[in-house]
Amino acid sequence: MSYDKELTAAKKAVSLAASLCQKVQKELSQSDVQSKSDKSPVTVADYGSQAIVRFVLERELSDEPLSLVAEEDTEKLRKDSGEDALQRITKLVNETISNDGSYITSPLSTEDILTAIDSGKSKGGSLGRQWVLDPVDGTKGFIRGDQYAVALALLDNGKVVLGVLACPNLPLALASITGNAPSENAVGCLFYATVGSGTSMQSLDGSSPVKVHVSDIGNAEDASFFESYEKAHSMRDLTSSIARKLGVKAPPVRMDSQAKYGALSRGDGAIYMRLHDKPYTEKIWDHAAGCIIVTEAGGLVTDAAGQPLDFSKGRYLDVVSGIIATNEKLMPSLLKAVRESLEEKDSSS
Ligand SMILES: Nc1ncnc2c1ncn2[C@@H]1O[C@H](COP(=O)(O)OS(=O)(=O)O)[C@@H](OP(=O)(O)O)[C@H]1O
Ligand SMILES: [Mg+2]
Ligand SMILES: [Mg+2]
Ligand SMILES: [Mg+2]
Repeated sequence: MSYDKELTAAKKAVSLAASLCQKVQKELSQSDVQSKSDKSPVTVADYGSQAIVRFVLERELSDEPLSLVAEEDTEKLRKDSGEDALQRITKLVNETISNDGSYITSPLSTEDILTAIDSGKSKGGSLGRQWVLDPVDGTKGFIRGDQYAVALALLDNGKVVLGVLACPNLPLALASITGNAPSENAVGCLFYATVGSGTSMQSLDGSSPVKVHVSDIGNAEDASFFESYEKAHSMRDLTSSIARKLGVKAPPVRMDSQAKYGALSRGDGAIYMRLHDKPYTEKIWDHAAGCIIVTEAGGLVTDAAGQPLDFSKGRYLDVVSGIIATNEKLMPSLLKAVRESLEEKDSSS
């Protein structure tokens, strides 16, 4: 099964969404940020990105039914207090489409934008094709001016078959990735993978892609590990105890969003740990794209008990104690260290 057409559509959708996000991040004002009912932040970029991804997928894949599982909904935007934000989102989406120039369309109305955002309500599951979108992953990082990602994946009968991840603030770093070597400060990466075809990375402004691979380090002493920037999203006492057991010498690299999966896929570090304290239900859009980008680059992504992630259960992931990712050589010792540290924690509480 080839997913060429879907990949072209997904790369286009995510690239346009990323350019909308970059524009917003540059000139972010307080009125661009709202708080959701779970107290987590959402910005006009999260909404605009979701609307534009839907718009591009519909245009590019007009002969396919589109089922979309996406993070944002329009509850806040439909209230009187959301009117200014809705106007701003509509303007941003129309400007982004018209600056790109690929699509001839009369300007989208506020109602078109609400409909596009609300199209992300699919329940997911194991039947047929489901697109999975995190329009801005790492919204807190986005607001802080740090790392964030636009993450889009495709499920086919419950399995992730395609993933595209834009990381607008991630350094291109691998100086060899473009024919014309980017300057050391150049940022903006687009990672993508389809099942069985490996993972590629190119610059967001359109260099030729290169294949990327996870680190082949087999000795954890030489490895470094990624974890969330936000303290509340992973248990740091546990990750540091695991790192100690493994003999990892380097300090943790803390980064927002699925940019961690992108960085892992090209071997910037060798391990990613995300371990939960309180019960926390992971969402499929926080991991689907990142997961295939790492596995197609030769890595493994599992829950803390070593089970592969199951994206076929609906909008949520049923994971035990958290998520870990690394290469094949390090996985057995990582799993052992995770198990021992979890047991020690349980026996001391
Ligand atoms: N308590 C808790 N535990 C674990 N994860 C949580 C928690 N709360 C939120 N989230 C989700 O984390 C997403 C951000 O990803 P990261 O943790 O990798 O980045 S960050 O360091 O927090 O910025 C973030 O995604 P976005 O909402 O898209 O930003 C959330 O879905
Ligand atoms: Mg997210
Ligand atoms: Mg998000
Ligand atoms: Mg969010």
